[in-house]
Amino acid sequence: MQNPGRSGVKYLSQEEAQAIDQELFTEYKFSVDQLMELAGLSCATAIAKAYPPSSFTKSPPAVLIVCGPGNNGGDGLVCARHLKMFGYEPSVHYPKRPGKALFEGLTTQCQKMDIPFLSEFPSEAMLIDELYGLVVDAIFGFSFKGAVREPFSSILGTLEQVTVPIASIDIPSGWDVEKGSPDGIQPDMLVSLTAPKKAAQHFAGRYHFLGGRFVPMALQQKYSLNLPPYPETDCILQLP
Ligand SMILES: NC(=O)C1=CN([C@@H]2O[C@H](COP(=O)(O)OP(=O)(O)OC[C@H]3O[C@@H](n4cnc5c(N)ncnc54)[C@H](O)[C@@H]3O)[C@@H](O)[C@H]2O)[C@@H](O)CC1
Ligand SMILES: [K+]
Repeated sequence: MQNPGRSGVKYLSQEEAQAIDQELFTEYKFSVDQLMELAGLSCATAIAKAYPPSSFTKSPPAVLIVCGPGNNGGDGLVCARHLKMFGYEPSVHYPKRPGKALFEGLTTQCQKMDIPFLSEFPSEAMLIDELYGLVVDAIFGFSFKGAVREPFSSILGTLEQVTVPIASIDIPSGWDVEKGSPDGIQPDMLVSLTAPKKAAQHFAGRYHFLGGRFVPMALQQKYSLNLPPYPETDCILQLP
């Protein structure tokens, strides 16, 4: 069933998001690292558009990226690497690391680019506000379910209090993927990958981007995604 958002684009249920994801891998034969690279690059590009280094009050433009245990966290690692290439100074907190070659590789790439990994998460929101001009939330994506478990519940509790902008990858972490969360973090930016999820209808921040320009037309049509056309060769587009 079609559920058009403000721009006519379809907002996906959790089940639809997971089905499209599976189809990309099983039917269309993409590999996870291919799509993760494009997803993470889209996020870094959207960030560079909305928060160019010149808009930061401090130089170098320091960004804190918090990565979760699944593929959303992997997008965060890719995003960190591209942000560094774009002239930002990213630091990563990655407390729960899956023991898989993909994530180990992405971690090593960041480390070899002198991106620091913080072993402790700053306990005070004030400290984050002092040290960073932006936080990237790459904790949970469309597979999140239930009550947030530690250490991420404490981390999200702190992020609820920061005053610097938060840019969320795919879903604001801690939000129900379909219903959102009025008491949760309130990001200033959301980068929806593939297509927005239903929770995005509750997003009240300034910047909503669509990224992940990799969905073949036949798959877009099968799920009636109704995606607006990306401009020229851009990998992102801003939604109203
Ligand atoms: N299909 C797509 O379009 C693509 C999706 N990608 C990314 O992949 C994400 C989905 O990745 P995954 O399916 O790996 O899942 P997520 O990254 O959404 O999270 C799953 C992880 O979170 C944990 N978790 C779930 N609920 C929790 C809770 N209540 N408390 C604590 N931990 C919890 C799970 O144990 C699992 O380790 C998307 O949101 C997107 O960011 C991209 O990497 C590539 C392309
Ligand atoms: K997220």
